[in-house]
Amino acid sequence: MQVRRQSEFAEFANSTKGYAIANPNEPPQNILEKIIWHKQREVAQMYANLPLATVQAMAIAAPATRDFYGSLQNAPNPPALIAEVKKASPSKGILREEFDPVAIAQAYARGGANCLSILTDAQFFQGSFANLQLVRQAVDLPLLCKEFIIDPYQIYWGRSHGADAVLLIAAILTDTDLSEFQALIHQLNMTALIEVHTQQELSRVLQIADVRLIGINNRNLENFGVDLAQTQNLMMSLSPDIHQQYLWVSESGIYNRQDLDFVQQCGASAVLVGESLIKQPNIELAVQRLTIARP
Ligand SMILES: O=P(O)(O)OC[C@@H](O)[C@@H](O)c1c[nH]c2ccccc12
Repeated sequence: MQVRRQSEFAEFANSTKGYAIANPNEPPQNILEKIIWHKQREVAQMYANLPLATVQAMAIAAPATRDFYGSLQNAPNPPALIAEVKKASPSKGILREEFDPVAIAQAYARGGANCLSILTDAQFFQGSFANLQLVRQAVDLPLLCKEFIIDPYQIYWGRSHGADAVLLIAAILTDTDLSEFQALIHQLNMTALIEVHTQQELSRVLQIADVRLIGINNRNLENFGVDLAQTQNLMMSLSPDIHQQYLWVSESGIYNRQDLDFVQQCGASAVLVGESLIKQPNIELAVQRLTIARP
């Protein structure tokens, strides 16, 4: 795949489809547009801080990846749990005052999470790549870099900080970018989790070659409302044949065992949970309560 040169970045910034801003001179409208508006500037700054070639070399020299996809697929008690290290969100503000990413990740691991998701966006989620790196050193579970990826630079950056998987959000990427970014993620021996939140995005993603892991976000990205019927509606539209060609993750708004059972019955093999776990005083216990098989 071809890596974008820095000089091409401005052009790319304008070409991002979906909810990215068509006219960069117009102020962003909804929250996703705001995030992308900031992200475009952040990525331009990243190119200026450290050349892409350096980051590529760092990514290639990073310790070997852990098998994110395999950990989900082979989880002993499905649905597999991806537990999210998430300090804040644009809709809810600070989720947990006392926030030690390593202690939280360790509690998730002790409780029985199969993989972890580490928010790296600083501006809206108060995450960081430093958190990703710290957690990588402290726990053995495979890690998802939870970022608004709009440029290959971020994928190399994530790998060099210990990512084993990278999120790609269909709403903010063209089909070509989805396909090229996924190819780069695979080339770096990582898992790509492709996130959709509408029927239209799902149809697009099903046309892309080599996709293995699809996340259905129950959160509406324009207004951040959550509805598990999202998973139900999108999964009901699938033929059994298509369903079994992919591994399905239900993301967001999962609060208890009933929610977990519901999305599993809809056909999800894994869940991505942040808020409901992170808000609990005893995170290890919260994971056990959420995942423990019912009698
Ligand atoms: O905290 P929740 O409702 O359990 O959701 C976790 C996760 O699904 C959510 O943080 C998320 C899903 N897709 C995203 C994309 C970017 C940032 C965050 C997200």
